[in-house]
Amino acid sequence: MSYGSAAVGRLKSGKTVFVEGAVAGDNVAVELVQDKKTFARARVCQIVEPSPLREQRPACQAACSGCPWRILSYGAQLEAKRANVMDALVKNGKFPRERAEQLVAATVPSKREWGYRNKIELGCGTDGRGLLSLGFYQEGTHQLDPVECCPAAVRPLQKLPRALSGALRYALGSETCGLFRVGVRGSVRTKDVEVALWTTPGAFPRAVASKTLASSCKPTSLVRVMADEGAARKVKKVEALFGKGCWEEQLGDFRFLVSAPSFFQVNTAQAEQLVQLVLEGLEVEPGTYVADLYAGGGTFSIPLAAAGADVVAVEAAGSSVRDLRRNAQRADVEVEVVGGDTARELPELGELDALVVDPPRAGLAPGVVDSIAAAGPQKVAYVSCDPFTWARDVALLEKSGYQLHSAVPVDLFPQTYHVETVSIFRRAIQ
Ligand SMILES: C[S@@+](CC[C@H](N)C(=O)[O-])C[C@H]1O[C@@H](n2cnc3c(N)ncnc32)[C@H](O)[C@@H]1O
Repeated sequence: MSYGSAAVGRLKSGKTVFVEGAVAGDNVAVELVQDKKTFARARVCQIVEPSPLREQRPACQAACSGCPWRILSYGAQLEAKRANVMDALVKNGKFPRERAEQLVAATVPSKREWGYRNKIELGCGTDGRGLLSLGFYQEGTHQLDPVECCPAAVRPLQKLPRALSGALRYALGSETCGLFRVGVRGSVRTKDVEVALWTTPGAFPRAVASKTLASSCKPTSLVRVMADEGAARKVKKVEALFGKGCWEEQLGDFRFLVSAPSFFQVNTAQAEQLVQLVLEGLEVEPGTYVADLYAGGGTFSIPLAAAGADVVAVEAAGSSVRDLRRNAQRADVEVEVVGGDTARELPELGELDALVVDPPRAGLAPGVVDSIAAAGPQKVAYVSCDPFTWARDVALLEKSGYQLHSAVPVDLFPQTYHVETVSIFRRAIQ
């Protein structure tokens, strides 16, 4: 399996071909959709001999491209994720394959193969009849696949897309009123369900939308997030329309309050595995000075502080900074929270004993590895959601005096190719 939706095969000529709709071990007849000098892309016309790893999955909407690996057995998904992490280490990190084999552990399986997502994000458009429709965007495109039900989501969210479409059509008529996205978060632990209506700033029928959605979808919180569609992450204002105005989740011993625009790990049970691996890897003791960079709402900062570490957390997004401060207060732990950019703030933190980094897909910004080496932590935990940028950073860290000690892929996203990796580095030069 590639690090993507396609399976990797060979044409009779020997050329590598990325095949949509196939799984590892299939023998398929394909139609080429792109033929380049060194590789081709194709889709399946006929399955000549199905792979023993193929699986019939519960039918969800055939058009949705959100779970491309659902036709592959779960055991094979876990192995393919480990293989992708190792490949990244070999290709981008320039590790000898033997060393990569030794360092990369088996993938930690998800407690749930379906019904695990605590969040879904639905794009908003109009259907052929000009009626408002909610759906998932096909990866990397503006093509919206209509969706009514999502078995990957936690139970309280599974049938919400259909109810939301109906309620929003009723509330907004044939207009979208600037609505471009609907975010929904649900927790089986706290029973909270939050609906976030992402709109452009300006007029919006708040009263009718809140009344309709509150009675048909019964959320514990309904908010409107105002942002420009092209720059959705630049939030202008969040308005509570109904209920609590935030969403809460229980993660380990702590309860996290999460505002609609803030990041939170999408698979709660697996996020607990990430925290466990980071705590075990860093072996903090009371008084250990730890920085948590790209800290979000405090997923790692709070358990580290509860374990006795002196924690400084750096986070760029304003809403997460506010959540983190409140979460630390509610957990009754002290965390020094710095709102700002990691690359700029890290050199100001002084000498560190240990460090956690959990950057977005792009990995560490240029200069961050040099700043890590200057701060000199003995141990570094790197939590990554992209094996290829991670492997690039591993190579940089190894050049800067850190040695990769272990790498554990953790499955937060069953039925997809996405994989999280928790890696632990030790300082090689004292
Ligand atoms: C993958 S999330 C991890 C959050 C947190 N560690 C967790 O597990 O919930 C990455 C976080 O980094 C933040 N971020 C993105 N760019 C940043 C930067 N340059 N400096 C600091 N934080 C940043 C994002 O707002 C987001 O909260």
